[in-house]
Amino acid sequence: MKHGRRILAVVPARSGSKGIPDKNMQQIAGRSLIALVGEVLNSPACDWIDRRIISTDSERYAEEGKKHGLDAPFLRPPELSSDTAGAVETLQHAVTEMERIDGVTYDVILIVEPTCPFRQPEDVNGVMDLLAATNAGSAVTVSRVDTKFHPHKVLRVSSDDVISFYAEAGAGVKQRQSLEPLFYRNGACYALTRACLMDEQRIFTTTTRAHLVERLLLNIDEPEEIVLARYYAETRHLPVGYKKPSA
Ligand SMILES: CC(=O)N[C@H]1[C@H]([C@H](O)[C@H](O)CO)O[C@](O)(C(=O)O)C[C@@H]1O
Repeated sequence: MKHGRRILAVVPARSGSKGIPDKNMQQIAGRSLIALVGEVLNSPACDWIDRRIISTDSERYAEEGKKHGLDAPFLRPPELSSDTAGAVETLQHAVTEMERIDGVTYDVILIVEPTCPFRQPEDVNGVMDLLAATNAGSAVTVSRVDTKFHPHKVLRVSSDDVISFYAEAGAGVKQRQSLEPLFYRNGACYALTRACLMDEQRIFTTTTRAHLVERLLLNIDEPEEIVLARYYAETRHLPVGYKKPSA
């Protein structure tokens, strides 16, 4: 419990990822992405989470989750494990199953995807505290958009290679320093009230708050990002997962 609310953390980890085969089992700093998220959710700073589960269609992923403190009370059905399955449906399924199994109602659902290996317990706490303090429908961790990818710098390329600005305002940009700061969701953590997920059936609402993370985080989609994550872990000694301090 935190802020008087009962909390369910869901780690969505379907198998069958196309971009990176077996993505969620890829190793960074000697542990799988599933292990890393399990470590963070079981860290002392996150001991307020009432239930930590992995939602997967794979027995092997379920076993890996269990080894790292994530329960796997059900396997996700195939229709919720395809490329086209949406996050909302998958999470609603997890909540329905867990409330049936546990016989309780969860007030807040945390979405903690394995694809963010540099996530730390403070990110999960930050998003949960913000949700409670603002009474928002949801709160989401974000990072700053690199100005190279700012919408006013982004181009369209037509089939005959002609360039146009994606946004009309792009034609007027003089220096990147003058661009409006923008943000993207970095995948470290989402916190949703039950009403937001189950009644409004969405992750973003008009009250959604942003918890800004200024540290370097990666959100792994492409094979190169696995290589990059290993490189950052080794050369920049970024904290990866959570390791108990040795006595
Ligand atoms: C909760 C949620 O919306 N998850 C979605 C994530 C996040 O948007 C991304 O990891 C940044 O957090 O992106 C996907 O993996 C994707 O685009 O393939 C789909 C997935 O449903």
